[in-house]
Amino acid sequence: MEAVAMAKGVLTMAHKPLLLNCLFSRSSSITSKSGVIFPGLQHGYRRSFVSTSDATSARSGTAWSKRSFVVRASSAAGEEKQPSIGFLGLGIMGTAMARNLVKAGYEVTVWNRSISKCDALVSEGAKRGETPEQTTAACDITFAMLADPAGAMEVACGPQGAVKGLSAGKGYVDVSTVDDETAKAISDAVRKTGAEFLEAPVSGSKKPAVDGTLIFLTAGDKSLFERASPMLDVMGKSKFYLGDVGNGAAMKLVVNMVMGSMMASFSEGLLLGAKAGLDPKTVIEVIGQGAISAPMFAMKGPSMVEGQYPTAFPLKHQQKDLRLALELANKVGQPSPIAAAVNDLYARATKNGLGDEDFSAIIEALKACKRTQLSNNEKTGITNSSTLRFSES
Ligand SMILES: NC(=O)C1=CN([C@@H]2O[C@H](COP(=O)(O)OP(=O)(O)OC[C@H]3O[C@@H](n4cnc5c(N)ncnc54)[C@H](OP(=O)(O)O)[C@@H]3O)[C@@H](O)[C@H]2O)C=CC1
Ligand SMILES: O=CCCC(=O)O
Repeated sequence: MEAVAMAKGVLTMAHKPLLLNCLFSRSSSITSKSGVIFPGLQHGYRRSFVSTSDATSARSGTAWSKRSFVVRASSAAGEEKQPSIGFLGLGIMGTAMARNLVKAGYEVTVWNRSISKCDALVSEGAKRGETPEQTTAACDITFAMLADPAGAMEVACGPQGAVKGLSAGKGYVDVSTVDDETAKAISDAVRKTGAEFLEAPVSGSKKPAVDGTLIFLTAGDKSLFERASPMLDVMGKSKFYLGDVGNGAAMKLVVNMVMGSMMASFSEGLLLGAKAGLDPKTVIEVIGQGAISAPMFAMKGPSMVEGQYPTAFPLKHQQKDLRLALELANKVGQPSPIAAAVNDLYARATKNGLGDEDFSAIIEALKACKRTQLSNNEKTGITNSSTLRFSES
């Protein structure tokens, strides 16, 4: 599997003069360990420095602390033609990602099933697409950020779907979290039109989406990866190219399987600590200083202690990702009893109305649980996903 990671440059006011010099004279000067940050530059593109003070202050609070770049393709006649961008799906993630593209100066056409979600971006300069088909027909490269495999399929391949507006020369980049089979089905449909396909699910949640610091896990047509790289760099801090379609989905599901288990385990620890008479804030601090510290615990822990779950990553999506990860585990023959037990818990939480809360609300599902049934292995103290059962108290 080919894996290429490229890190986004972080530019500061102090670096500005040097930066301008580097940008316009030496294309090799901004590189990561594994390659040039702007691979398009090697293929007849030139970069322009676009002032994005609004975007920058939204991202970092300082106008000069970070900059975005728009890469413009040069036509044979020497005229600049900036690729037009479509964006399908304006939920928590899609809205923030499309907004960063608008702020970076791209011409962006947005579409969402619930039309009103387009209004804010249209007022900020985006065009509104009538349908996914009309959006892809009007744009060079279209991104899609849909809830789940069913949504991604419907938007890509349904009546008036994105595929109908595609043709040779265009690109379709699906950044939704789906399974490898869905990614491959969409890829096949897209490629039949002559267009190129890239799957590019993201690691990172609402804040990284707003800040433009997502991590893209891409696979598919390498030339589309290169063409889309300037846009990925606006929306993210790094990007991995992982080879064949399906590898991006698999990587994303591995990440989210681990994440779902970590959050459930953290919740259990907070509750155990509280029952044992410990101050949960001190538990968070102790965890934060040791080997199991995680930004997620530091970020979500304090609000979890307050019983607040402002939605960044909906719990129902975390459960979807655990389900898809388990399907992948079954397919490749990898026993995953921890993820299976945790999936049961998230499924129960979703069923009991926590689906639209942040996934950290899983602690509420644990509060409502009691172990009612122990396994035949109880005497040995060994339990696994098929023998642990939860029920409402
Ligand atoms: N939130 C997060 O932290 C992260 C989420 N993800 C993944 O990104 C994707 C989007 O997440 P997020 O933005 O949080 O989700 P939201 O629930 O906020 O948004 C989901 C989007 O999908 C659309 N949609 C759902 N079903 C359909 C359908 N059948 N046809 C057309 N549109 C549909 C919704 O349209 P409508 O508005 O009409 O309902 C909405 O635009 C998911 O796959 C998620 O797992 C990845 C990383 C982080
Ligand atoms: O998929 C949702 C969140 C993933 C992450 O924070 O890496």
